[in-house]
Amino acid sequence: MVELIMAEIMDQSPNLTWDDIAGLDFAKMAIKEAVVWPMLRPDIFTGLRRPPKGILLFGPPGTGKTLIGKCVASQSKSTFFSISASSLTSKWIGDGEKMVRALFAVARVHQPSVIFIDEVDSLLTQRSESEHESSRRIKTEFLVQLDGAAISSEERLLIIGATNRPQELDEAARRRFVKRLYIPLPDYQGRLELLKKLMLNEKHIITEDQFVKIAQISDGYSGADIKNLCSEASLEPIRSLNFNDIQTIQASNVRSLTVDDFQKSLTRVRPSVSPNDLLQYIQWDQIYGSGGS
Ligand SMILES: Nc1ncnc2c1ncn2[C@@H]1O[C@H](COP(=O)(O)OP(=O)(O)OP(=O)(O)O)[C@@H](O)[C@H]1O
Repeated sequence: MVELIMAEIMDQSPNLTWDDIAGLDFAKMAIKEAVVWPMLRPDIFTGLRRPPKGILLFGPPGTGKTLIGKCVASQSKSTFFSISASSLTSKWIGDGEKMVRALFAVARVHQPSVIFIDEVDSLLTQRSESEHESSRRIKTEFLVQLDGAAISSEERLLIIGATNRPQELDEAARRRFVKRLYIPLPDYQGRLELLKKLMLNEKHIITEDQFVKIAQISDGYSGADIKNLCSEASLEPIRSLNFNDIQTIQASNVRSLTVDDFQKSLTRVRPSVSPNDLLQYIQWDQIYGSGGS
C-alpha cells in the first residue's frame, strides 16, 4: 500500500506559483495566511495563531480548487498527496479504510505534507440507512485521522478537502474543516487574466480591447470553461484548411488566432454551471463559509 501511495498518490514536485492561478485574490490571501506562512514558520504560528489542519475548498467545478491545493504544497515546500475520495470507495474496495490509514502514515513520514482530497463529499456525506458498511468504516477512519492531525501541534500536516457539493457534508465533517473557503467562478478580472495567460504562447492577433470584450461576454464561464473556449478557438485556424493542406503545411504557417475564432467558439462552448447551482453555493457560503468573497 505504501508503494501504491508513493506511486499513485504522492506528487513530490507540483511546481506552481500563485501567479499560475488567475483571479481568486481573496482565497489566495486567506490560504497564504492560514497555511503557507505557518508551514514555513511553525515557530511563530503557535498558540492562538496555530493554523487550522483542515481546509475545505468548495464551489462550482473547474474553478481551480485542485490548482490551489497543488500551489499550497508547492509554495509551502510540502509533499503533495492527491486522492479522489470516490477512488477510496471504488478503486480499493475493501481496502479503503487501510488505505486512509496508510496515506496519513506516509504523509507523516514525508512532513510537511498536504493531503488533497477531491470530491470529499462522497466520503463524508450524512449517514444514511443505505450506507455501505465499508464506506462507513472509511469515513470513521478518516475522521479519526483528521482529529489526530488536529490534536498534534508538532505535525506539519494539512488536509485540504475539495467539493462541488458542500450541502452534502454532515456536521461532523464541517466541524473538522475549520476554514471553509468559497472558490467562485472567475469574475471579469479573473477571466481576462486567465484568457491572456492561456493565449500567452499562442500565435494570435487579438488586441487588448478584444480581450476585454471576450472577458465581458464570457460572464458565467468557469476557469475550465475558459480553457475549453481557448482550445476550441485554437482549432479554428486548422478547420479553415483543407485536408491536403493539413498534411503538408508547416506549423509556422498556420494562421494566427483572431477574435472571430473566439466568436465562433463562444457559440460552441457554453458555461457549465447554471445560475441556480451558483445560488446554492452562495447560500452555503453565507451560513458556513469563512467569508470575504
Ligand atoms: N483560476 C484559475 N486559474 C488558472 N487556471 C484555472 C483556474 N480555474 C480553472 N483553471 C483551469 O481549469 C482546469 C480545471 O481546474 P481544477 O481542476 O483546479 O478545478 P476544480 O475546481 O478542482 O474542479 P473539480 O471540482 O471539477 O475537480 C485547470 O487545469 C486549469 O487549467
